[in-house]
Amino acid sequence: MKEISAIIKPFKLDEVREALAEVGVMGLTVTEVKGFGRQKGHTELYRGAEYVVDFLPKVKIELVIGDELLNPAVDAIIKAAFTGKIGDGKIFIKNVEEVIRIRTGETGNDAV
Ligand SMILES: Nc1ncnc2c1ncn2[C@@H]1O[C@H](COP(=O)(O)OP(=O)(O)OP(=O)(O)O)[C@@H](O)[C@H]1O
Repeated sequence: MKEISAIIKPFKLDEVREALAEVGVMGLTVTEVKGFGRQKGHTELYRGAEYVVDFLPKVKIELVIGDELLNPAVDAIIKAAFTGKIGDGKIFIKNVEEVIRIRTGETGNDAV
């Protein structure tokens, strides 16, 4: 199993969630975060305003999936979150050792 952690522009959240649901992702976690990338010190547009601040509002999406869903999920995120402007975000991928559904005790791929 893999964990995808994607930092995206907040206004892209609905589009990304829909794209992930379409490829079969059954659950995810969303957190409002702040961060910076290479554009630090440069301006970035957020809700029509130009920011020269160090930290910009972003949304972090975390999802754990079976290996077979990794490529479709990554492709869906890239397609839905892309604007072509700086600050579109980044995707991090990690291996996950175990998943347990608390209600049923199911583990592994059955639990994601
Ligand atoms: N190496 C990193 N580690 C952790 N978080 C990061 C890293 N790089 C970027 N982020 C997070 O992702 C957000 C978006 O990154 P961003 O798209 O600005 O990256 P970038 O490398 O500057 O790419 P671009 O040139 O497209 O702007 C940042 O605000 C930050 O929250």
